Amino acid sequence: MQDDDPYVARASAPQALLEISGLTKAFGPHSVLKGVDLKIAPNAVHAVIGPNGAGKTTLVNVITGVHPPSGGTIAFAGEDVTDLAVHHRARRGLARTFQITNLFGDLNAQENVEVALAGTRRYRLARLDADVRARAGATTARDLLALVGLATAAQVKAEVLSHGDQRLLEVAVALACQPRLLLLDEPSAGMSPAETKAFIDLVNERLRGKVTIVLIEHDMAVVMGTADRICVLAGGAVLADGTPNEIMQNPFVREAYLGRA
Ligand SMILES: Nc1ncnc2c1ncn2[C@@H]1O[C@H](COP(=O)(O)OP(=O)(O)OP(=O)(O)O)[C@@H](O)[C@H]1O
Repeated sequence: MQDDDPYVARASAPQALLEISGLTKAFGPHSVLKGVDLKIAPNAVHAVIGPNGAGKTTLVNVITGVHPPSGGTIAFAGEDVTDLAVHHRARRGLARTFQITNLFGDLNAQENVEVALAGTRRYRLARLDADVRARAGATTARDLLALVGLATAAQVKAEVLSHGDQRLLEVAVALACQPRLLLLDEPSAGMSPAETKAFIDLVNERLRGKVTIVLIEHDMAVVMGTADRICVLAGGAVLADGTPNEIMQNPFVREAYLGRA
């Protein structure tokens, strides 16, 4: 381990919230993830970038349990979750949005969030944990819509919201699950410049410090405008992981990715 590794340098340094070790994933003979090691610190905004087909969405799918890994381990909050089902990981605080919008189109924005809250509350209340019960009751759909900037769209059907507002609604739905880690898969895809700016502000002004974020993103303005750290995935392996400055100056990254972006 290097002395400057922020995860080991100080005795008081926080443990990684998510720690991925030697993660591999093959679809038949097609090896997509080839031994990914990645640590996500609590409260970080950690971007994962890379060329098309690098394996970014597959990584999210394996982290959340949609696909079982072919090898390696995933530890979340110190617990090995490698073999847990999707809903068990979600209950531990892993939530995600999708590359393709995944809302109930004929329900309005508020109803979409209420459906997610109802599921979360039912589970939380069943656990009879006073702390969690209090938190579950504290957040309303309207609070979450206001948080993502959709207060005035509460009664609008999801299917008629603009694409950007649908992505923001997805974030509200994911937040209703009270995640500790939120994985956002290309949230700015299809957003207008104004919507993209609103998304950057949402991350920086209202989400940072409240929830740990893993951001899969192609738009470098969003990445550079929000990320504390950047992981570059290329050909299913981590090419580099560091601060935005380190990544921008890394000659291998520039050659393999940024130079052609
Ligand atoms: N369910 C699957 N079955 C077979 N191959 C798959 C499956 N899912 C992904 N792949 C393959 O894995 C590779 C990586 O895909 P993935 O979607 O993870 O890349 P990505 O980095 O997210 O790309 P993009 O930036 O274009 O979204 C691709 O070659 C893809 O065809």
